[in-house]
This record gives sequence, C-alpha cells and structure tokens, in this order.
Amino acid sequence: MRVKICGITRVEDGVEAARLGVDAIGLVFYPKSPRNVSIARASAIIAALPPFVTVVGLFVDATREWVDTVLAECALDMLQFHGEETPEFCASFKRPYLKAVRVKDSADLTAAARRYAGARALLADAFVEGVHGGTGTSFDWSLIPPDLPLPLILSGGLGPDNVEDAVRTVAVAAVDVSSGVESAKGIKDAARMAAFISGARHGSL
Ligand SMILES: O=C(O)c1ccccc1N[C@@H]1O[C@H](COP(=O)(O)O)[C@@H](O)[C@H]1O
Repeated sequence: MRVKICGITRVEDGVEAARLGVDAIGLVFYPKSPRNVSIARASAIIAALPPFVTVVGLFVDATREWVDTVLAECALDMLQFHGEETPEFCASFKRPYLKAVRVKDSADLTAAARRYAGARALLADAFVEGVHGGTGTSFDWSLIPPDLPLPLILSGGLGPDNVEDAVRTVAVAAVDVSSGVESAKGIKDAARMAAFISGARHGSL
C-alpha cells in the first residue's frame, strides 16, 4: 500500500514523513488553502527530501501560467488537479497527473475514469459544497465501483483511526491524507503520521 501525505508546509514535516517511509508528499499551490506554500518554501521542502520520495504539486483551477511557473521553479514529479480542470488542460503539462474526484455517487468515478483516461490515477475525495479539499470529511466507500480502469487513490477524512479499515474494505492502490495527520492546519504531527503509515501498510497485508 502506497502512502501520500499532502499539505506539507514545513521542511521538518517533509523530512519526518520521508524518515517514516512515506511514498509521496503533496505541496499545495492554492492560495485559498491554509496549506498553501510559496515557491521558496516548496523548494526548501523539496531540497531537504532524500531521493525516491515522489513530490506532487496540487492545484485547484489554476491558470496555465501559474502551473508553468511552479514547474519551472520546483522539481515536481507529478501534478494533482483538484478542481474542474479539463483533461486537455491536465495533460498539457506533459507530466504524470492525478485527477481528484469529489464523490457524490458511484457514477462519478466511472465517468471520470473515462474522461481522464490519461491520468496516472484518480484520487477519490469527499464532496463538500464550496470547498475543494483538505476538509477532513470522509465519504461512503461503497460508492467506489470495483472495476475502475485506472488506479485509485483513496482520500477524504482518512486518519490513523480509520485507514486500516479503509484499506481492508476498498481495493485501492494508495491512500492520501492531509488533515488527519495534523495537530493544526498545515502542521503535521509526527506520531499521527507514523500511526497512519503503519495502519495503511498493516491493513493491506
Ligand atoms: O489540503 C488542502 O488544503 C487542499 C485544498 C484544496 C484541495 C485539496 C486539498 N487537499 C487534498 O484533499 C484531500 C483530502 O484531505 P483530508 O485528508 O480530508 O484533509 C487530500 O487528497 C489532499 O490531497
């Protein structure tokens, strides 16, 4: 089971997540998020990481210019689009990308898999009116169809207390967490990150 910890805003949290064995970290380039990072902060976090930790840049309905600027300045391995971006926009940066889907019913993921066939994976998140993500809200996992043609990353309200149950219940390639491993918005808690990673790996054995 692969694990991404999203919304890293401090160098020490990125280093600790890597030390704990996380597969990927997410950096939020969305000014409305409490986890938004500047290019300078993102570069410092990336520079402190050991090799083989995937760095994902998260955007919400960003302009092409903003994504290009971040790509030119920060060594991102993958993009995560969390808004209403079209498949053409997502694919145009010539980088592997994840498309987030805020799940309301079971047809949402099936339709997104068809529409974003070029995505590296879909990321299933909870639907919360007016908020794009990082809400700490979970959704009904039975809405996930069993036969999606793309790898699925489960997110939305995951934390140390429910991740083991989640990976036992749903067949997913990876899990993603932001608020569930925080002590305050944007501040990761080392013990919660450790418990989350351990729960995800244990539940998938
Ligand atoms: O983390 C954020 O602040 C954020 C803002 C806007 C869009 C997405 C965001 N984060 C992503 O939201 C999901 C679920 O987060 P949570 O674990 O429920 O807090 C996760 O994929 C983050 O990558």
